[in-house]
Amino acid sequence: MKVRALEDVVGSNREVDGGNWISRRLLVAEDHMGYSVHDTLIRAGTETKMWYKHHLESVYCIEGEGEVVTASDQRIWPIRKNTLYALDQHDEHVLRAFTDMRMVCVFNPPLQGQEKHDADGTYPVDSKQGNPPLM
Ligand SMILES: CC(=O)NCC[C@H](N)C(=O)O
Repeated sequence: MKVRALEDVVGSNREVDGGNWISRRLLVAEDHMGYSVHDTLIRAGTETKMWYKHHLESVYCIEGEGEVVTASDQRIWPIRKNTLYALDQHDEHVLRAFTDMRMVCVFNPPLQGQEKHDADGTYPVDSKQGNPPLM
């Protein structure tokens, strides 16, 4: 069994600052769980474009308030404490944070641990694991 505390990750190479967010990666690919788990802080007033073409992500908001706009239909999804959103279609989206937000993020396949977004808001595919199927 593994036990990880947030303090184990803060200040290590598993704490990644993406500018609008800071992601503390509690479980990553080398933990061999089949997914990664992150405790992610989103900075108030930011707007972040993301498009996880190679990953499925679920995001559970445990603090704060904001909204997600899905690019395909321009639908606005209010997100606040105790709300989860699942990007089950690899949905291109924008996250607007009205306050500081704290999210628990799960990625399949797992991140290696140091990834930052490219210009599309995408993380690279992990060549060792391949892509999850498009549903
Ligand atoms: C909510 C969200 O997707 N934020 C961007 C960072 C990402 N979730 C991560 O933890 O790497």
